[in-house]
Order: sequence, then C-alpha cells, then structure tokens
Amino acid sequence: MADIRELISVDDVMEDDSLRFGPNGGLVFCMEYFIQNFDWLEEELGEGEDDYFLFDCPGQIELYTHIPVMRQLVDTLQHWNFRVCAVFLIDSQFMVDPSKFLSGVLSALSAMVTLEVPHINVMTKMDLLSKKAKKEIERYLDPDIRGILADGREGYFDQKFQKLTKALGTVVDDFSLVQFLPLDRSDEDSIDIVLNTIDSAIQYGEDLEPREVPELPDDDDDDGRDSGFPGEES
Ligand SMILES: Nc1nc2c(ncn2[C@@H]2O[C@H](COP(=O)(O)OP(=O)(O)OP(=O)(O)O)[C@@H](O)[C@H]2O)c(=O)[nH]1
Repeated sequence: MADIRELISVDDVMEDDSLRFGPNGGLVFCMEYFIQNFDWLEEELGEGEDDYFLFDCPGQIELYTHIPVMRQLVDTLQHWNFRVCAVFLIDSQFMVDPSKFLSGVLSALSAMVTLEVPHINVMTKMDLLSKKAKKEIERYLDPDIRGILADGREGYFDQKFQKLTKALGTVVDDFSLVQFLPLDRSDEDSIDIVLNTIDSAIQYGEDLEPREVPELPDDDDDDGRDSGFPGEES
C-alpha cells in the first residue's frame, strides 16, 4: 500500500506558518504538489503485470470541478498503460429525498464529464438502512428521474426551480446517464457485483482467461501464432 502522506500531508501544510492554509486550501495545495511529483507515484506503483490498484480519492467536489488535478492523475495513469475506471461513491443515507438525489446525480455527472473514463456509481452503506428505507431507495438505483422529480412537486422543490429540475431530469433520463449499484458491505453478493462491474468496465481478467483453457493435446502443433493476450496493467 502506498500512502500519499509519505509525500505530503494536509496536516503538515496547514501547520506551516508560511503557507497558512485552511483544510480546503491545504488539500488543493497537496494535490497540486502531488501532480508535480508523479515520479513518486510511478515508483510506488512499480512494474508488475496485471496489477490492480485502488485509489482512495478525496471526496471534495472542487478537485473534480475547479482544478484539473484528478483529470491529470487519470491521464497520467492511462499514459502509463493502466486502464482506469472511476467509481463514484455516494452515501445512501443522504439519498432520502428527490432534491438530495438530484444533487448527488449532478455531482456524479460532473465527475463523469471531467474524467472521461468508464464510470460506475455506487450507493454505499446500504447495510445502515432500515428495511423500509432500503425499499424506498430502490427507485433511486435505476432512476426514472422525471418521475422522482415530479413527486417533489408538493414542496421538495421551490416553484421557480421546477422548470430547471425538469430540464435537468430530462437530459439525465434521455441519455440514460446515471444508475447506481447498491453496496452493502455485509452482503458478499453485493460486493461481488460491484467488483465484477468494475472489472468488466476495464476488461480486467479478460486477458487472463485464455490461460485457463486446457492445452491442445498435440504439443508439437506450434503454428507460431501469438496468444494475442499480452499482460496489461489495470
Ligand atoms: N456500516 C457501514 N459503515 C461504513 C461503510 N463505509 C464506511 N463506513 C464507516 O463510515 C465512516 C466514514 O467512512 P467514509 O464514509 O468511507 O469516509 P470518507 O467519506 O471516505 O472520508 P474521507 O476519505 O475523509 O472523505 C467510517 O467509520 C467507516 O468505517 C459501510 O458500507 N457500512
């Protein structure tokens, strides 16, 4: 495991009297320092084939909207021949009403259009929901956004926002832009579904499949063909 705090830490930056950053400025400073020091990351990642890395990224939305750091990270990883999938985690406990839902959808979209890589949305902490809340949240997983927003008419959305929210809902619906996979950490199947979806988005493991096929009986029958499945990092 690589820990970015070996390179730079928000706490150290905030404690520095000459910089005088608060938590947000400190984080931005650290991320900008990080992109100027990608050789540190390259060394930490090493040169293994078929390696699978998870990056636990900070959730501050400005890193995905105002400044290009996350995009630069993704571009650099792709330049190093990694296949990258963005996994956008949203806490199910916040998805309790249409306005919060729309705001979550727009944050997910913002990351999607900024990063331009395969993108999966996951609704997390499903184990913390009551049975009733779980049932209610189902409609948000593969959402009919127009329907959800229409339900908000009795007060969730102020009149003057109705046109805007309807227009946004139409765009998101028409392009099938947003779906969420539920993640319940106490349920192995739910973890498997999320992992398999990510693997299939980056085609991880597909290179490995031919190795599991039994060998042909005639060992001498070497036709010189390449297997065509070079081990590629993911
Ligand atoms: N019950 C339950 N607790 C969880 C789950 N995921 C995270 N937690 C707990 O929730 C707390 C906060 O964790 P996260 O929500 O992952 O925090 P975070 O948003 O990654 O925090 P930053 O990385 O600092 O932005 C921790 O105590 C976790 O152990 C989950 O699926 N179920």
